[in-house]
Amino acid sequence: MSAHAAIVTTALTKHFGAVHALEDLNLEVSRGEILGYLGPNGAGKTTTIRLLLDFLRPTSGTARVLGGSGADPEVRRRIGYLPAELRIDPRYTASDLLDFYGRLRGGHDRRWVSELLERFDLDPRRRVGELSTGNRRKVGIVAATAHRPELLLLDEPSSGLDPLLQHEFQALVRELAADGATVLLSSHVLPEVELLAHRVAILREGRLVTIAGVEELRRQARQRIDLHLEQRPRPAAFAEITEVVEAQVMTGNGPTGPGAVLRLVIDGSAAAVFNAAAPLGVVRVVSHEADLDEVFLRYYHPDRDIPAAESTTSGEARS
Ligand SMILES: Nc1ncnc2c1ncn2[C@@H]1O[C@H](COP(=O)(O)OP(=O)(O)OP(=O)(O)O)[C@@H](O)[C@H]1O
Repeated sequence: MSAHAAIVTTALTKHFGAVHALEDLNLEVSRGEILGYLGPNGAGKTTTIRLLLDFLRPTSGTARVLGGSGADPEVRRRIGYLPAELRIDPRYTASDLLDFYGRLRGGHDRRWVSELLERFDLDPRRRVGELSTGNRRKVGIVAATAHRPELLLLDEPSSGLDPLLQHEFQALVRELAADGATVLLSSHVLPEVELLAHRVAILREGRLVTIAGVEELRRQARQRIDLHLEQRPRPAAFAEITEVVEAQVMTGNGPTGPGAVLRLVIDGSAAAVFNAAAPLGVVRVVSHEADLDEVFLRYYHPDRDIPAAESTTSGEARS
């Protein structure tokens, strides 16, 4: 076990009667790391966070946070937690809430709190019960980060935020992590996870199905390429190549005159494709952005055929 880990779980398991919410989770998150925590509804993400905070007791296994237990008030005050649903007495104002947490945490840095309120355009005098969903979420974000926590546990943090504030939230997470905070980011907003996370863990039915760096996952993404060829290819010849998932010849001319555009989806190495294409005269290769969402979703639903994302090809490939 690394002395520098902010989260360490060992065979962490939680059953609710017959429901196996979390099964044998072994997870280690380093200090300063942002871990994207993904999975379909009911996969066990919230259960994990609640176990880390000792809001739930494990059926078996252990969870350690910041070198101690989430049950220890000294450890707890170094953690920031944003629950998926903020349950606050509607008569409270954001200011009341921040005062309350400030007292629990041994004081807040007032300048930092004012900066947060300004960045999230939040009026601290309004009662929580009068706020819109997005504004309540903002109160939750400010409350979770007002003490510059060493560990941030975020459960679907940006749901309900408008794009500008999502951007502000992302900048805040990056800043805190750059200052050494560890972040567990449970989210259904895949592009946000892609943007922020160093590594991504994916849960399915309570089990960890993969944990990998974002770059490593990107390499697992299928490649989508258009080959602009001097001679018209026979798609069947390409479809026979093991790594080719889809092969389609676009009718009409290539960009350089008569010829064709061969559109391919490749899973794995592109070497065999280039060998087969070489005799046809490759005049141009257009490669499309790797679609990481598709990789995530394949882990979510391994048995389901995930439809290819809309192609990013410009009109040039079409006739
Ligand atoms: N207090 C509870 N009592 C009984 N079952 C529970 C309880 N809390 C969670 N569960 C069950 O445990 C499983 C995991 O739930 P959890 O809330 O951790 O999933 P999640 O990954 O956070 O889902 P979502 O993305 O929908 O928020 C689900 O089947 C859920 O119904």
